[in-house]
This record gives sequence, C-alpha cells and structure tokens, in this order.
Amino acid sequence: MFNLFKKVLGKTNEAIKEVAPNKKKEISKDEFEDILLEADVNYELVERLLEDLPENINRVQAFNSLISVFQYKADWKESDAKPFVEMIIGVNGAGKTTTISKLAYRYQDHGKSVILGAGDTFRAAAIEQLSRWAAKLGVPIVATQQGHDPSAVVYDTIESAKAKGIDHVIIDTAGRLHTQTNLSEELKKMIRVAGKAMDGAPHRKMLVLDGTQGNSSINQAKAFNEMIGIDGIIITKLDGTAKGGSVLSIADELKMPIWYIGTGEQPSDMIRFKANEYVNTILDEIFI
Ligand SMILES: Nc1nc2c(ncn2[C@@H]2O[C@H](COP(=O)(O)OP(=O)(O)OP(=O)(O)O)[C@@H](O)[C@H]2O)c(=O)[nH]1
Repeated sequence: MFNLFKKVLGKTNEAIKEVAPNKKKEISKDEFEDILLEADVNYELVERLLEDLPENINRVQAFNSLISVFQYKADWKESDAKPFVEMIIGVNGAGKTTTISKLAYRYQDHGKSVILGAGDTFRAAAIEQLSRWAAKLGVPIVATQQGHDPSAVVYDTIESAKAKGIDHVIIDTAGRLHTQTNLSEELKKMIRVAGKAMDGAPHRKMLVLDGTQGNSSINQAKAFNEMIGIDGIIITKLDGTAKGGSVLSIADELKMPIWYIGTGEQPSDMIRFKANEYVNTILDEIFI
C-alpha cells in the first residue's frame, strides 16, 4: 500500500538524508541526535529520547524510543451521537477553514451527511470562505452576517441537523477577537449553547495547529486547552516543510490524540494519523 506519510514527510526525509546519506543497520547516538534535530524535534525532547539508548542504536531500539512519545491515555470518549457535533478551534491562518472542508469531504466519502456552521462571525471573509467550500462540496451551511452572535449559529446548525437527520455538524469558530477574554467567553458560550441544542454536544472540540509553527503553536494549544478543554488535534501544513518531527514535540507536550494530518490544500488532502506509520516512515529513511 502506498504510504501517505511519505508524501507529508517528503521534505523531512530529504533533510534526514542530508545528515545521514546512507541507510545502515545501526546508527550512533550522535547521528540519531542530528537526525531528530534536523527534523525539528525540540532539543529537550531529543535529549530525553537519547538518554536510555545505547551508543549504537538499531531500528527496534529507535522505534521503541520514538513510539513511546505517543503512549499516553487520552480522556476523550468515542461517541455515536447523531448528529455528531464538533467544533473546530484554532488561531487564524492555522488552516481551520480548509480543514473543515477536508473533514466534510471525508465524512461524505464515508457516506455520511454533513452540515457546516459558520461560527467565525467576527470576520466576513471567514463566512464567505466557508460558504464557498460548502457550495463546492454540496453541503448545507448555516451562516449569518458578520457581527451576529455565533452561538445562534451553533444552535441553528444543530437544530437543522436534527430536523434533517444529518450525521455530522462541523462548526467553525473565531481564531481571534478583540481580546483573549472575549474569545474565551465566546467559545464557552458556544459550547454551552451547543449543549442546550443537544445533550452532550459538542462531542468533540478539535484544535487545528499549524505544524510549521513549532513552540508557538504548542503554546496556543495550551492556551485553548485551558480555556475550553481540547479533545484532539489536527496538524496542518507539514507537507512541503522539513519539520515533520514537530509531530513528536506536539504529542509530547500536549499528550492529546492527534487525529489527522493535512497533506495539502485540497479537500481530499488529509490523512488519519497513525503513530506506527509515522515513526516507521522516518525510520525507513535511516535504517536498512
Ligand atoms: N500545504 C498545505 N496548506 C494548507 C494546509 N491546510 C491549510 N493550508 C493553507 O493554509 C492557508 C490558511 O488556511 P485557512 O484554511 O484559510 O486557514 P484559517 O485558519 O481558516 O485562516 P483564516 O482564513 O486566516 O482564518 C490557506 O492558503 C490553505 O490553503 C495543509 O495541510 N497543507
């Protein structure tokens, strides 16, 4: 089977090749350190990963070390609610709108119906951009004018989904308001109102992170998590950069499930994240 991670990690693997041009059976600790740093894994984590490894490292040892980063328990509980309501959260420019179109495409591809809620009412451009995606994908959207209450959008979108028997509700949210407090209050209200429209909603609060932003995206994630509690992460824009190792730093710092990785700008450009595949794609570049 064609390994989709190869596409995402293409540039990262090229960078690895520059540090370690020949594949080997074993590599030294120093080489492994250079490779991980080159792939943009943060320094502190690299040091920790190397700590328990021998001077010469084989593939199994390298695998066990990297995979350990993903071995944490997440709180999120699976839900088969209908509609399944999720809120998409993140700073402007992280790739929220594009990611919503990717999720909608994916659910449709699995035979599910979708409705979008244009909950970033702070910016007219966000409403327009999401409406264009909705039209392209042929999915309904609930949208109001700029400045209207986003909680009303949440309520109406869920009500509409219930009335029409739609499977998935995907709600956009603002990435920035006048102040951080405003943003926090707005998101909390949207969550409260979702719960009023449907018991248990929102079922998933998904954070979109720009994978090329390193520590700043990790800090954003922590801020959003403190505000409202995040259930999972989607990492975008790793295609075309050599920073594929940032996934390890994100997982290590946030200890939240990574659901999907964005692999480009089109609705079909998103893959389900699998830690094993991700680690093996990197190791394929290093070991025979
Ligand atoms: N290469 C690549 N580009 C992406 C990916 N996800 C989003 N983008 C691009 O990133 C840019 C920002 O994406 P948007 O979806 O507009 O981001 P947003 O968070 O809604 O940002 P605003 O519209 O500024 O609020 C766009 O040019 C997207 O095409 C990805 O996985 N890979």
